[in-house]
Amino acid sequence: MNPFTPQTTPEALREKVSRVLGAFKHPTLKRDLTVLKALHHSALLDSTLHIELVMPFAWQSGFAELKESVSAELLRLTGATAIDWKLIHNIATMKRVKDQTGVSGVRNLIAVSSGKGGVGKSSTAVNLALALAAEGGRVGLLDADIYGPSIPTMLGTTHERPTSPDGQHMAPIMAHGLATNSIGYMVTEDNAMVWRGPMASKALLQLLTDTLWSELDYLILDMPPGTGDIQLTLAQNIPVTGALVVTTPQDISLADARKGIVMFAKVGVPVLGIVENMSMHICSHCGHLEAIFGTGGAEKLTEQYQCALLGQLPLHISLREDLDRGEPTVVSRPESEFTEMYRQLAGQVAAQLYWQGEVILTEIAFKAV
Ligand SMILES: Nc1ncnc2c1ncn2[C@@H]1O[C@H](COP(=O)(O)OP(=O)(O)OP(=O)(O)O)[C@@H](O)[C@H]1O
Repeated sequence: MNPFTPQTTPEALREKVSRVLGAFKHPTLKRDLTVLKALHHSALLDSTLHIELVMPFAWQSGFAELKESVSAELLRLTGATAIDWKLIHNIATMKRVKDQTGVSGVRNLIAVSSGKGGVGKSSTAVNLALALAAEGGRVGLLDADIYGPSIPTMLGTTHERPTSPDGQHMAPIMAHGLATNSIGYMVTEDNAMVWRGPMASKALLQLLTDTLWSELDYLILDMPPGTGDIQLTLAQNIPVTGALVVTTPQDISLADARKGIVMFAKVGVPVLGIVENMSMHICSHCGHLEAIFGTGGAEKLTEQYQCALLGQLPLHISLREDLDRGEPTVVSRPESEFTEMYRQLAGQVAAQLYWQGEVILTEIAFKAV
C-alpha cells in the first residue's frame, strides 16, 4: 500500500475518482460521467489505481481523451503510481419509431439516407459502420440500396454468397469485423434495376428480418437514395432508432436533403443529424483545400431544422480508391486524419442517439433458428 494513502477507504476513493471524472468535459457528454453512473468500480491495490467504466454508447475515443486528460490529477489525488483503466460497453437499446418491435439481436438501427444519389451515402455508411466498431460497438451493415448495391464492392465481398443454416434464414457475410448483408449478394445489378416499388420494399424488409444478425449494438442501414415511395415505406415499416442525412454543400443536394429531413419527420423517425460529405476538396499533390461544392450549406440546414451537424468529410482521392479496392479507409489507414474524422463522426452519432432518445430495457434476444 502506498504510504500516502493507508487510510483511504473505498468510499473516499470512489468519491475522489467520481469528482475528477465528473469534471471531465467532452463533446459526446451532454451530461457528465457521474450523471451517467459510468464509474462501475474503483480500487487502490499495490499502488495501482483500478478504474472500470461502463458506457451506454460507443466511446473509445472519448475514453482515450479522458485518460489523457485526468490521469495526472488522479495519481496526485490518490497517491497511486499507476492507473489500470478499463472500459466496458453496455450499449443501451433506444426507443424506436412508434414503439415498434425490434429486429432480433439488434439493439439500435440507424438509417443512413440521402435526398439524392451520388452524394456519398454508401461511402459514409461503410466508413461510419467501421468507425463505430473501432469505437467499441458490435456493428452490422445492411445494404438497402436496392438499385445500386455498392456495399459488397466497398467491402471487397462481391464474390461472397450468404449461406442458410436452417433453409429459411441467412447467415450474414462477415467483412472487416462487420456483419453484413446486401441484395447485391443475391442478384446481379441488372436484375436489381427492374425491381419495382412494393417488390423492392418487401425484399428489403425480408432481408432485414431474415438475416441471423449476431448480437449487434448498431445496425447501419444504407437506404436507397431519394425520398420517394420506397424510402417512405421503409421509414414507416422498419424499426429505425434514428436517421442520418448525408449531403454535399451544393444547393441542389441540400434542397434534397431538406426533403429527407421532412420525410423522416412525417413518419416520426428522429433525425440524428446531417453529415456533410465532400465539404472540401483536398489536393492529393499539394494538400490545397478547395470548396468545390460551396461552403456553409449544411450549417444553414441544421440551423433551419434544428438538428446537429454530425460531421464534415473532405473529398479526397484516397477515400475513393480505398473503397474501390474493398478496403475502406477506416480499416486500411487506421492512423490517417480521415479515419480520425470518421471516428469523431461515429462518436457523435452514438452519443446523439443516446442523448436524443429514451432508453428501453434490452429485450431478451432470441434467434429464430
Ligand atoms: N469524400 C469522398 N471523397 C472521395 N470520393 C468520394 C467521397 N465520398 C464518396 N466518394 C466516391 O463517390 C462515388 C459515389 O459515392 P457513393 O456510392 O457512396 O454515393 P451514394 O450517395 O451512396 O450513391 P448512390 O445514391 O448512387 O448509391 C464513389 O465512387 C465514392 O468512392
